Amino acid sequence: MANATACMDAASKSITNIEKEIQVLQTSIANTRAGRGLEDNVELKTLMEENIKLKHRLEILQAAIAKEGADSPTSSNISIIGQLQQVFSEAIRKAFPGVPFDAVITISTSPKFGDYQCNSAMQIAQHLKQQSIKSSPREVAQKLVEQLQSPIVCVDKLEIAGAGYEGIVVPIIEKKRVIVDFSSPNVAKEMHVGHLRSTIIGDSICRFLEYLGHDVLRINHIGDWGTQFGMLIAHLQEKFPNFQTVSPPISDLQAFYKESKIRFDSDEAFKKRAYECVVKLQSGEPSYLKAWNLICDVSRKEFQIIYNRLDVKLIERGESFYQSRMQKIVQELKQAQFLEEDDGRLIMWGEDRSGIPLTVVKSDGGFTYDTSDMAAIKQRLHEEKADWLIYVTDAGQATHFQTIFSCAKRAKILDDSKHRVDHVGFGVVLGEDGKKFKTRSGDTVKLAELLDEGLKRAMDKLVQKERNLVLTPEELTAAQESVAYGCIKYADLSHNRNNEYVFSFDKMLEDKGNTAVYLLYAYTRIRSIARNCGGDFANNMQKVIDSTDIKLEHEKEWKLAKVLLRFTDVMLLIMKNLSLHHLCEFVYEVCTTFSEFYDSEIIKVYASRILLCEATSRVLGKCFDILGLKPVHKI
Ligand SMILES: NC(=[NH2+])NCCC[C@H](N)C(=O)O
Repeated sequence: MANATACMDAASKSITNIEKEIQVLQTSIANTRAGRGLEDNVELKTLMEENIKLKHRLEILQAAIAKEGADSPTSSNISIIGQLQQVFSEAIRKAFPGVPFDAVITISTSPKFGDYQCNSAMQIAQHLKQQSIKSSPREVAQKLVEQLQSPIVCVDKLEIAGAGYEGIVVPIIEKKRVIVDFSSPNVAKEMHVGHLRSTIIGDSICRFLEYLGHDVLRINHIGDWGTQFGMLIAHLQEKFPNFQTVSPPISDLQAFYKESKIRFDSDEAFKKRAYECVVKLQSGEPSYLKAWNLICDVSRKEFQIIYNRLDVKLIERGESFYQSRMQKIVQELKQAQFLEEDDGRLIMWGEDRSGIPLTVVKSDGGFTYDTSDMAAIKQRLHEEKADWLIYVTDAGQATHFQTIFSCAKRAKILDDSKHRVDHVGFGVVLGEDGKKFKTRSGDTVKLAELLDEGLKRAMDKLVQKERNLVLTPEELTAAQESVAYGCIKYADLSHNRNNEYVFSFDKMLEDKGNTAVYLLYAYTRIRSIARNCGGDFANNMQKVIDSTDIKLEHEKEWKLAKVLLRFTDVMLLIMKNLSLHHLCEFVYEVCTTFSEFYDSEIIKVYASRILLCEATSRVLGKCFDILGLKPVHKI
């Protein structure tokens, strides 16, 4: 790459050629458009209508891409976009000293425009026009290209194409203290597939941020402090009066919850006692705290089994942690006159008084989910001194968090110029019938059972592929877990998280297409290439790396190298939108491009090529880490 040159002569020749070609094409398009020779063709008509719609969608997409590119960071030396931005921005400064903005570089929308494009010519031309200097975008582009005469690292060829886009450039990120609030199930209620999504997405976001070197605090904001504890404790006292000395058999906590709810709804005296229990618990009476702890422990153990199986690490800091802080923040908000009375409740509006206000204090004086999130946001920004807060929950809670953010701004807890806050929402999980994910009998699916089924299906798949005949029992179990948990995580992460997604073991266990199974196989194959070459390749790769230059000769080698080099830009994109499906798309592209390279008729194998395999496997290895996939040695 380093000794590549900018072939300007070739560029202008090919521009002339392309222009000629365009003319020929335009004439034939004009003929076709006018319907000459194709009169009364119904199919053509439909296609033309379709085309108009597609064009419109393309415009929308291009605008979105231009926006993405516009925000791309500039100063990374591994980012191709970053490097090109620097070089092109330099050219802008030289060719147009008065122009106050940097270059905008994006990945090309079409291979015929090369690999990357600079979209600034139009914007510069417009700027010049405002200064009463007449210059067409093409002339601007020509001047820029003149500035770029000497060889540029990573540029093989420069060409001027049609109209470009506009945008502004934002500088690169620095190390941040980030708090990620994810998983966050509720005590005594079941941990459902929504919590599974939050767990998978949240864990992967943490892994991603940790990989980038951020200081990440993983918080499990468990629902452990609601009014439901009143009835749970009242029921516990009633059913197991000696719970303080003999531990009560409440392992089926959901059943226990249901029982207590029935009592609560049908028995006024019980209801009254339940309310008294909440008050006693919240004032910290020891025997009530003990009962509460017993109940929380049952859930805690259940949750932990799931986290261990999925290899997810979290710090438990539930709603109860904020009890004293809730009292404090309510006082502060009252004093600053942010709270308004409404039907006995105390409410708080966000900055523009639109939407729904928070209920900070209920009419009975109790606190709510809103109160705990106001206390939590303050604790996280002011005590933990976080720069960036991320909340991972279902999209249904988007309004809740927008209001929390807005109220926090109003109360000067959150400062947009210092802090970044994101609600990372996700769509609901559907069953294969397109309805809400349920068991055949219509119950909610228990997570432990879902993971068990994953294990069973993964084993069926491995046996179907006769891997049980090749692998040792230990290797087979390792492969089974890798496939089962990998496919559940990957199926979730590879979909745009904003959309609902259909949970289908059959689909996620397919070994073709963008699935964990395909990727795990591909990765194991790539890893074995160097090993099978023996010698230093198998035993001292570092030595090979230190003594070999990667030479890219074959077209497929170039293609693979260019895909690999996009890694940084993919990471920077995820930094902005926290959408991991971009990484999944990238990983899939790496694997398919690798297959093209590996299966093409490159017969000669030498060090440089093995290094390209090594680079591929290292990039993939990093991506798998981030996605929480655990590749195995043998599969
Ligand atoms: N800070 C927060 N509100 N975090 C999310 C909590 C999620 C909540 N426990 C639920 O199950 O929906």
